[in-house]
Amino acid sequence: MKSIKSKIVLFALIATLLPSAGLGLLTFWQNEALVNDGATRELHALTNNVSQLLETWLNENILAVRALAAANPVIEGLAISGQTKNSSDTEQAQSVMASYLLSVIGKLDNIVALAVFDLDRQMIASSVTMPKADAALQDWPQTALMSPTDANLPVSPADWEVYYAKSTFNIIFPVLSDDNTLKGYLAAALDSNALARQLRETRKFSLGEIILLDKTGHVFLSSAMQLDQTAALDPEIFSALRKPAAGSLVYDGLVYPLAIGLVSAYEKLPIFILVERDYAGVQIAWTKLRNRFLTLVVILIAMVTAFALYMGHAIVAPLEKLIAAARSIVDGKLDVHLQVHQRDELGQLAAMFNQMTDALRHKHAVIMAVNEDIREKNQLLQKLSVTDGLTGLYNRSKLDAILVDQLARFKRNNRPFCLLMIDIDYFKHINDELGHIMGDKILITVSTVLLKSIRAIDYAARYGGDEFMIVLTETDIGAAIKTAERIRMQTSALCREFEESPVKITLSVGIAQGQHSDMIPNDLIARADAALYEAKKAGRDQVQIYCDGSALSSS
Ligand SMILES: Nc1nc2c(ncn2[C@@H]2O[C@H](COP(=O)(O)OP(=O)(O)OP(=O)(O)O)[C@@H](O)[C@H]2O)c(=O)[nH]1
Repeated sequence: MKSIKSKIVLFALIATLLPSAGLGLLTFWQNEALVNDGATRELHALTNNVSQLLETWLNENILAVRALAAANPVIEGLAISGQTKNSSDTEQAQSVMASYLLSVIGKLDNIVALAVFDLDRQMIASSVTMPKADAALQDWPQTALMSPTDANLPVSPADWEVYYAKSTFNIIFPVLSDDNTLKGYLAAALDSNALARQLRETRKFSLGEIILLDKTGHVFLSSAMQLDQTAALDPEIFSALRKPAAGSLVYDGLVYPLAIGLVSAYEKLPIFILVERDYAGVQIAWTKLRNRFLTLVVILIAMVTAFALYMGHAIVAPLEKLIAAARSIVDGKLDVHLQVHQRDELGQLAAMFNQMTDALRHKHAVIMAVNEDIREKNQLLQKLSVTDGLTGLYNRSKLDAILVDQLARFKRNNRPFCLLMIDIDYFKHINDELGHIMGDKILITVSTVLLKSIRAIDYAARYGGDEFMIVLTETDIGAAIKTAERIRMQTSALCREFEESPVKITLSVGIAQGQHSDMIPNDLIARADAALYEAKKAGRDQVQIYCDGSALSSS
């Protein structure tokens, strides 16, 4: 059986858990989305910053290279190389250009190599002995060479330059004479490490790593030192991140095991800016919030459980007392009283229970008194039903029952018993002489003599009028005669007690012994009566016994 207390606790837990869990889930989902949105916004801002940084850096270098392309040593060197076929002049001019290039390259931190190309796209001067810029020159768009603009930067795609052991950008500018005639080209290989340093500086003030990828998804530059050019983004992830509406995605990152990142294409070059953050870090805020919420829920559940237990106890404890009190009443113990401490319904119930118990106790006392009265009256009735009203001896019907019982016992165990039939001599005369009241007194006195003369196992009864019967159990005829004689003698002595009205009281007694042939009490009574008759006939004041069909004198 589930107790009320456990039901209250269960209800309280459900009532707490359901809304908490529902609100918690809702909040988690919302917060997860908010946290992801916030991270995405930050990543967007970072890509914008990187994009601007990239553009600024490129513009600075483009300006520097453009200035070199307009420098006189370059223009004149190309003019001489183009006009004269004299090899010594050409060599001298190229040597001057090379010296010039060497002199300026020392002042330009971001430039690894400078080279001058003629109109046939043959390199004629270089700051290094084996420049690589010529390779890129072949693929360079003609429009870029002719009219470099902001929208069409004269920059080659970023590339890892084995020769310089660096990743480089190649910038190529047309060299024009004063009259705007194309004389050749000036190429510069930009050291992207300088850009990488700036990326790392930017990284210090942001939460995400900055990675520049080429169009195949390979790492070109990165703010993370541990990433080298062998690293590449998974093609599927790269493809997904490049989709226009992709926004941020969570994926197996290049820098972090699980990263949230987004890709932004740099419009003016075939490179992609990838920014990624540690997703675990992004989730810390969300995890903190979740843990705080769970702690709150646990505290709430503990408090609600404690309160529910208290409530349950407050309800169940009085009920248990009521049950115990009711059980006492069921067991018949009515002296119970409940202490009423509460003013609520349970307090009212306890007070009414006390009232009910008081009423029950009172009624029980009344019933017990009535029962006692009835019991006493029953006892009296029972006594009256078996006794004679005047003498207090057993009456005739009780005598019948006694004789039936004695006959049965005699037939069972063969132990003798005797019946004495006693009659007061000339009682009519006594009545007439002394009056009925005195006659009654004599009847009572004789009864007292009879009772005093017999044992506790014997019975004395008034048979009617002045006739009495005595049943002597476990007694043979001889002992019965002795008892009868003793009774007769004691009664004879009573005349002294009536000195005011002296009267001689004598008794005639007939005795019969129980026999196996006796079927009913009257069989035995008849024999005692016959013996009594003989005692009367023989002169009264004597004892006669019935023996073998005739009465005999006891003497
Ligand atoms: N005082 C009184 N007398 C009673 C009572 N019952 C019967 N009697 C009287 O007892 C008398 C019995 O008389 P009997 O037994 O017939 O005759 P007796 O005078 O005793 O003569 P014997 O028996 O032959 O000696 C009657 O007069 C009855 O009225 C009683 O309860 N009280």
